[in-house]
Amino acid sequence: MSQQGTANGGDRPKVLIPEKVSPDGLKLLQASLDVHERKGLSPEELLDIIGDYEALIVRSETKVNAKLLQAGKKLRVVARAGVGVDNVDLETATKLGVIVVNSPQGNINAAAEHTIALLMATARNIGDASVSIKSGKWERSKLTGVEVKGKTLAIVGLGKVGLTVARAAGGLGMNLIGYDPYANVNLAAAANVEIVGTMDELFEQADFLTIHTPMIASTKGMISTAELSKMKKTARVLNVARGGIIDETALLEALESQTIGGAGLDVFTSEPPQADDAASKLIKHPKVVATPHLGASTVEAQENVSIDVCEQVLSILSGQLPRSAVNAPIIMAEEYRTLAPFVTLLERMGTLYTSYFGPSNSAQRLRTTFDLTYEGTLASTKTTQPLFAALVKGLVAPVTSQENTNINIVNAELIAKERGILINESRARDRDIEGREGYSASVTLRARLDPRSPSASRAPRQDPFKDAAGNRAKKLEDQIISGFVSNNTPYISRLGRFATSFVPEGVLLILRNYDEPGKIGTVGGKLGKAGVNIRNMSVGPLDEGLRNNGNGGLSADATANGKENEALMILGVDRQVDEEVRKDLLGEDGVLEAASVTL
Ligand SMILES: NC(=O)c1ccc[n+]([C@@H]2O[C@H](COP(=O)([O-])OP(=O)(O)OC[C@H]3O[C@@H](n4cnc5c(N)ncnc54)[C@H](O)[C@@H]3O)[C@@H](O)[C@H]2O)c1
Ligand SMILES: O=C(O)[C@H](O)COP(=O)(O)O
Repeated sequence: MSQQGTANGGDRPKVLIPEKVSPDGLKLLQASLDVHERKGLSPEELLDIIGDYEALIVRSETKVNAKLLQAGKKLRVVARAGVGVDNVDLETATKLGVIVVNSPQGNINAAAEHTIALLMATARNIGDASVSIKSGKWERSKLTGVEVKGKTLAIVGLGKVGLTVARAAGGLGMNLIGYDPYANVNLAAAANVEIVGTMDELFEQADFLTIHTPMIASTKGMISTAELSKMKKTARVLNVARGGIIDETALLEALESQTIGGAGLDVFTSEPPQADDAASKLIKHPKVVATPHLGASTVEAQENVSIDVCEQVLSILSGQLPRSAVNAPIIMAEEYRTLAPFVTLLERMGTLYTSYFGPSNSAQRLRTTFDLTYEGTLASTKTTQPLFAALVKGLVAPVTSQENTNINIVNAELIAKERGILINESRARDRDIEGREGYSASVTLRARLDPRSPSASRAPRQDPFKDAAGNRAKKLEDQIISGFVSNNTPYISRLGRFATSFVPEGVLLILRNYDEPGKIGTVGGKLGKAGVNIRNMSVGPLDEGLRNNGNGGLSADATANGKENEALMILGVDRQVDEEVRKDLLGEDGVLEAASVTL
């Protein structure tokens, strides 16, 4: 079914699965991706091959650390076929723009049922009894247990697993108390869990105590000697969450000193435990029932999580958004579909800005402040992260040397910050553009003086940066681009001081010239002579709004030369225009600027 090494599909994206993941999900991938199942790789071997893969699917065994993520030059997604992502370095993944997804629901029931299994096993000495009878003994009185009915189960962490355990334990007739500072009190009440005010109340009342929190800084070692010493001598503790939430050395001591009565453990600080560590001693302890991290290991749970994460891998690799990204905002598929053409528009606007208005020196350019205004129906969109990310991606693309810069909703904010780009998003709800010019939403990008720069307190000044043509500074206040989408196609409706309407794609030659007869013919002739084919053309007169300005919106050149009008000429051409041709065009009387941009 899966490849063991080389791809059979040419350029198809590759997915690496170094752990046992159910084939139900993997089948979904095989139609469009190269699926490589490579179990038993050492960390070094994994590091060696990860560079070939676009996606990595893991369970809890693979340590997806910074080194591995950095070596995964093509990686776009790390999928955790399960809930806990404590084996993934989320900070580094975010920085690198690698989306991390998990399956937050798929194995909840399995984990809760396993907790109940350990609850019953510790109550009735099932582990010991099984070992005893297998060794030929018939020990009965020594293995007498306790019933759970009428006993108090204390639950730390009233999330998905915790509350599922509560409902099942309620069915066994247990009294339920719980502690979770962020609990949904209505859900807890519906599961008959009485929320107590302090953890101490839990420790004092518990006959059984079960942990269902994530492993985070605040929960690491949260149950240690002091907490265990507050418990009844007969109390049993269960951990099906993560090793280390209960301090293993403290637990071992508490069992040995008979401070508590027993433990049921599915998870350990180090998995598998090392020979001499506390976990190994706990596993061997007669009062402990232990399983090797089996909470999610049911056929059903493995099918669920596999299908869940494989669907998300497919979404991400095809440019869609996942439903359970751990390090990205959740965006509904429907909402994303509506935004998709604007995502293209914003990316092109960003690239157009940098290529057309930006200075040749990228280091200078990257401290720019922008106002980004969503207008018309776009102003009511709550989710603008994809648009923001697309703009950052577009702005950075022409000046980045890293081919693999992966900018998306995961890391756009971080990258913008790193590059000194400040984008203030706003909504112009009052600007009703419905029915105007056949579109209902538009967006405007406007550069403005960086409030962080010392000169920001002074009056608007001439932007010091040269334009793309390298021959004339464009005023900062003129650096405006507006766009809209019509029939799913992005259009630019304003570029600088000019109103226009062109599709921002391919190679564009943008000329600014005095608006006089004969210009189009001259430019066409020169390009034809240079073997450049013109595919489409649009002209852009001065924006109407500027007409009422003192100088009628004209540039300093036009005013100085007594001209009455100027315009943009935007030519879609079939190839890059040589510098020589561009200079030739600039030499033409009345052509003030000639810039070539590739979108
Ligand atoms: N053993 C397994 O195979 C297995 C399977 C599934 C889940 N898990 C683990 O189970 C745990 C719970 O998973 P979940 O899906 O229920 O997560 P969840 O996010 O739905 O619930 C976790 C709950 O813990 C609470 N919490 C956080 N810090 C707390 C604190 N200091 N004190 C008390 N409560 C706190 C949160 O408010 C939340 O309600 C995770 O660690 C997960 O990795 C293990
Ligand atoms: O966090 C989880 O989903 C569970 O701990 C399951 O881990 P596993 O996939 O390694 O069994």
